[in-house]
Amino acid sequence: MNQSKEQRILNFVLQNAVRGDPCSVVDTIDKYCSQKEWAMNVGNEKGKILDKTVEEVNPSVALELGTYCGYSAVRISRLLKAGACLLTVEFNPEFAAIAKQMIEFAGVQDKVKLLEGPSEEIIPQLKKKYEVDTLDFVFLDHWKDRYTPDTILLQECNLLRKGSVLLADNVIFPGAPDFLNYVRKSPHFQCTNYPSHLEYMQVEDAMEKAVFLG
Ligand SMILES: O=c1[nH]cnc2c(O)cc(-c3ccc(F)cc3)cc12
Ligand SMILES: [Mg+2]
Repeated sequence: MNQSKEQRILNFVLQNAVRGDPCSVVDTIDKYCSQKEWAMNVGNEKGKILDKTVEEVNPSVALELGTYCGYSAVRISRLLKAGACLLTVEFNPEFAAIAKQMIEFAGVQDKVKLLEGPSEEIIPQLKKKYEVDTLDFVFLDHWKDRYTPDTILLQECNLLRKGSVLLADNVIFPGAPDFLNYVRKSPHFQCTNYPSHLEYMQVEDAMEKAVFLG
């Protein structure tokens, strides 16, 4: 049975990156996906915006919606302080299996908890089952049609506190117009747009930061 693209990406990392070195894993995925096969990792250009936001927030508890192959889970967790953790949610079991191996190879498994299932089921479990109080940082990079309902769900589950930072990928391409509308119109969010480009392409994209005001 021939391999999936995600398995080919993982194999390239296992063969070419340095075990235990998150930066080399991130760079190796970018090398493969820019030269061999496009894939929906946040990439290096938008990844630098992600890095700066994570460094600004310096989260103790971070949530990622949409793990895919683990590129941004590795990218985020490499910046976390001692004792901080990233919870990352992936709906697709094949992607989750790849990401688990990617996270372990990068050596960040002690900082990352990979949760497999739909975000709408996992978010309501975060407090009781995963012992989360509130989230300092949330990276939305799953399905554009879930950005708004999941943002509402995070509020309904009291998982955001004054100053919690949401960062959403792909608000221009593929686009999340209802999410932009929702957060920009809401009195509970202060928004900032970061123009960029679609990963590995010259297509315009952007990230949106939305700070929860309480
Ligand atoms: O579905 C996506 N989830 C998260 N991130 C994505 C992402 O960064 C890019 C794309 C994407 C971009 C162009 C295209 F022609 C087809 C899909 C999808 C997702
Ligand atoms: Mg994306």
